[in-house]
Amino acid sequence: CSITGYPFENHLSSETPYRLVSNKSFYRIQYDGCTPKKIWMVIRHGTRNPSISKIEQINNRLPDIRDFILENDNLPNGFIKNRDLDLFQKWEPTLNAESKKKLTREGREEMLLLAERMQSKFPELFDNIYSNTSFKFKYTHTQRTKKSALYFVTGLFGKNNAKSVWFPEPLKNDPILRFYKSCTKWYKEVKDDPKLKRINKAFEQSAEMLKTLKVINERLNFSRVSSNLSADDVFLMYKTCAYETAWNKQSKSPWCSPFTEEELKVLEYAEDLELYWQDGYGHELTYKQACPAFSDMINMLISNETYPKVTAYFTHSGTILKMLAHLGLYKDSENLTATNYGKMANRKWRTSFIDSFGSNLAFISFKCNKNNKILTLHQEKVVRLPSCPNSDLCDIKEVISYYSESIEHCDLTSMCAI
Ligand SMILES: O=C(O)[C@@H](COP(=O)(O)O)OP(=O)(O)O
Repeated sequence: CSITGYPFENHLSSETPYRLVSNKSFYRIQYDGCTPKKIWMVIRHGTRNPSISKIEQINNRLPDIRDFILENDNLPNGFIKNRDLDLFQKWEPTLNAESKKKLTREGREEMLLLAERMQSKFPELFDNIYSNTSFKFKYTHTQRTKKSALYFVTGLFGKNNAKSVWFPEPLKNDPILRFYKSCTKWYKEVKDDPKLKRINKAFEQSAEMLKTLKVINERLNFSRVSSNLSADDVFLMYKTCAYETAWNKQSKSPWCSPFTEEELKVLEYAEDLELYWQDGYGHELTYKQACPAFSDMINMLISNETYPKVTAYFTHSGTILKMLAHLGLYKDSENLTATNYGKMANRKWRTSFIDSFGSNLAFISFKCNKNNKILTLHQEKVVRLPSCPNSDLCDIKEVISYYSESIEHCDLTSMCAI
């Protein structure tokens, strides 16, 4: 996939807005001799606000950096133009603690449009009249997934009819939507393991990161003062560039201007690396534990019941990435490490593409004569499962056989016991 526009839009990692990676086609998806029967989807909520700790860092640190930039006699230069200085001049932090992680205007639009396009792609599945037998919706215990679900159903049924859609009470640790939340072993051995932090720290010490810090400090003329911008400062500027790009389609964030594509690629790699080891291929348990979600999908698609025709779950980055790795998608031949940045330049594991806000994974069952097949879409684009590398539609039997270990041995209690 390719993203047009400013080069920085290609490298915003998991804060990339969905508009930059989605398949905007409204064309119906059809295969000769085949009829779509059911769809099962997981959807990451739309663009949100940052966490409370990020909001605090933005509010406490960025005004000082902005002021330093504005007081700097050496600017404008080849990177920071007058236009960027004007934007810095006008820039103020806009968020308070209360707005943490809330779905934004962009996030609402992402969900409305995703629903409209999915309905056009599969009109046989997404009726525009709601019925609780045809549709099963569920979201996690958060404002951003709840609102995402509400805007998605508004895109399907219209504002008034959306009010009558039924949603179950969200569960704190939903065993399907956020299976990892109860996996003690995963927390101990992966998410909270100090090794994860050490990998991130090691990349901070890499030649590429040190060079990035050096050039940003030189470019902004910070190197002339004792308090250089730290790695945390530069990451904060990068994240703010990402969020503000996601929130505002029209205007450029001043926080993007200090970076060229070269530095953005390095910062993007830092996040890809972290998420690879936290939510991806780094540890077998991380993706093995996605089996409840995978089985839920298979069971829905192979069930003899005609309804529900649509299952849509609104969830998080952690679920999408673990599901992708469970399926064997976007798998590189080598692990991402703190020392192989250069070698991994053409990696498949790029969170800017695979884990944007609004990321979604859909499985559609088709009846083709007497055969049952599955089509897989990621970001509304066809992806081929490793079970059928040569065709879009994969026989359900092939899928079941390829992923038999996941289907037959999905015991989270023993998998996650310490
Ligand atoms: O909730 C968050 O802070 C992150 C991580 O969630 P988990 O992976 O821990 O569920 O997900 P996001 O909401 O950005 O999709």
